[in-house]
Amino acid sequence: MKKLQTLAATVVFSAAAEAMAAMISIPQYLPTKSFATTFLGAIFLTITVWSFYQMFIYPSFVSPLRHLPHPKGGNLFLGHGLSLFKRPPGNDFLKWMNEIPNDGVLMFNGFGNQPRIVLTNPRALSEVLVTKTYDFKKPKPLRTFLRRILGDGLIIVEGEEHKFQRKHVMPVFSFRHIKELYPMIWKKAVALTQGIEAEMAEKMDLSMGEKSKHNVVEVNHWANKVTMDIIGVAGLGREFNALKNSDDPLVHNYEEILEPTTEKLTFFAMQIILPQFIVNRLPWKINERVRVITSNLNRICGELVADKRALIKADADEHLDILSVLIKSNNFSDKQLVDQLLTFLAAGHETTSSAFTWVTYLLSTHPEIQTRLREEIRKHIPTNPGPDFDLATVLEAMPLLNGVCNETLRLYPTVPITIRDCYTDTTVCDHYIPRGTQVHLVPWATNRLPEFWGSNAGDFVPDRWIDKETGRPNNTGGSSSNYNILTFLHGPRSCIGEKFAKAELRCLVAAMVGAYEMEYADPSVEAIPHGVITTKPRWGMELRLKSLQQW
Ligand code: HEM
Repeated sequence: MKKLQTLAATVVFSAAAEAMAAMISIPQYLPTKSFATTFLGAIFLTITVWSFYQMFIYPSFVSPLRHLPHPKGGNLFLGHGLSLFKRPPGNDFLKWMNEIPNDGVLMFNGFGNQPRIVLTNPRALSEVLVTKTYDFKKPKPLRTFLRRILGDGLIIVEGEEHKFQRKHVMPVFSFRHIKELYPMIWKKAVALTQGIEAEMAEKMDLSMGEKSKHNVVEVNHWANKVTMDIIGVAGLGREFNALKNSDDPLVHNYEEILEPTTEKLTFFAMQIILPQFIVNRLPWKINERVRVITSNLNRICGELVADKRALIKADADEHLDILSVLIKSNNFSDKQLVDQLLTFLAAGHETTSSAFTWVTYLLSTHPEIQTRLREEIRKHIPTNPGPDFDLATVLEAMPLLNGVCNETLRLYPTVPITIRDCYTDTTVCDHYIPRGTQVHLVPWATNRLPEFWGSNAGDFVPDRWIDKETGRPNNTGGSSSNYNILTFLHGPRSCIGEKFAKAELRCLVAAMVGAYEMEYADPSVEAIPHGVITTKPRWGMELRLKSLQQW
């Protein structure tokens, strides 16, 4: 907004000066003697010249980024800006990274031909994500918009505030704490299989003879429910019962705001591209709906914080969930606690739900791997593991289970593209990068680059995550650098919930594959990743399931 005001003021002053100069020095050539008309003409001329300079002169002849390797072509006015919105997201970037020789930094023209950069190798990524992380921030329009939904939690804040929050939230995601959560997550994973079984039984009753489709289940919808239930207990110590179709208002509000309808996706994209004071004033029903939902979420989370404080005071709480740990640390005000809660509820369920959905897709389309995984699961985990069974240790050591989860996270990163704005003049891989440059990190492309992952980079090969000599899981997938996979990013702004998400994924996949044989229901429907910031399959994930005997 401030940038826009400064620009408008500059245009007005320049136009006034031009109009005055023209009226004094060349009055005979002006079509009018009126200052107002001359001034309006000067405004039009200034905007035209300025736009022409920005779109055609600056990118090609002035920008210090113009010498960087870049893709050819692009739209005359939009550059390669539309590449950001193509599906699957990140495919154009993959093509450029693959085909254009570079030493870590590529340039492309975004909307209005504005020069942007893409980071392509571990050195560039480590500079931006680790060494100079606080010089690069999430773009302001994105933060302003997300703040409405997430508050000033860990995802939104920058600089010192971020360092403070990260330090005090970190203990909640320690290895020890995650290990304690495994039995609860497993219980929810089993409840997921029971919920699906109940849906199939109900459809069988209703279909009365026409039984061919009773066992086709849309899995993404179930995945959202189970991950919401898990984050409910882990985040708040609260049973949402989403798997049992609860009427919890928090669940309903999140379901509504996160459901990616075309209207909502357009609205979200416009929030990021256009100035928000314009989008927020449009007579569009969705504006009001978003206002109502975000105010509901804030109110409900405020009540949850107050309830939890009362429970802790009365010593009637087990104090294991994220909110309890944060309250007890005494580092956060009530407003900050509400913001953290909004952040964890939103960041902590759709992401994992999408990853789990892609695992089911890849296993359905690779039946031989599904069968091998089932054998591994049945060999290592009893049908009903008792309280003494060390789920965390067993699940984390299962080679194929970990291979399948890691390989899915590589091929289908939930956040396929993320963006930073450069807040100071700096360098990346010794290239000068001026302040204001937009930097693209593209997990979708990095994770699939043949240079890092070999000629089968685009294939589903869980075995690359298994050490050939020891047969144990490895953490690199055979790739030479950690930075060759960007699903959770790296450094101080990496995903704080990575270990938690992986624990969830292991439990959900083990329970699901143990209970069902899965087949992709309609191969004529292409499974396309879809969404604005996080992605899930565009048409959901319909699978044909066959219930298996308990083992
Ligand atoms: C498969 C599951 C998940 C994936 C792929 C994922 C991915 C990511 C990515 C890429 C970022 C960085 C975004 C950016 O800065 O542009 C991020 C940040 C974050 N994630 Fe996750 N996430 C997952 C699950 C979770 C879970 C389960 C939680 C919490 C329970 C969580 C909480 C967060 C938070 C709080 C941040 C902000 C961290 C910071 O800036 O310090 N995520 N996640």
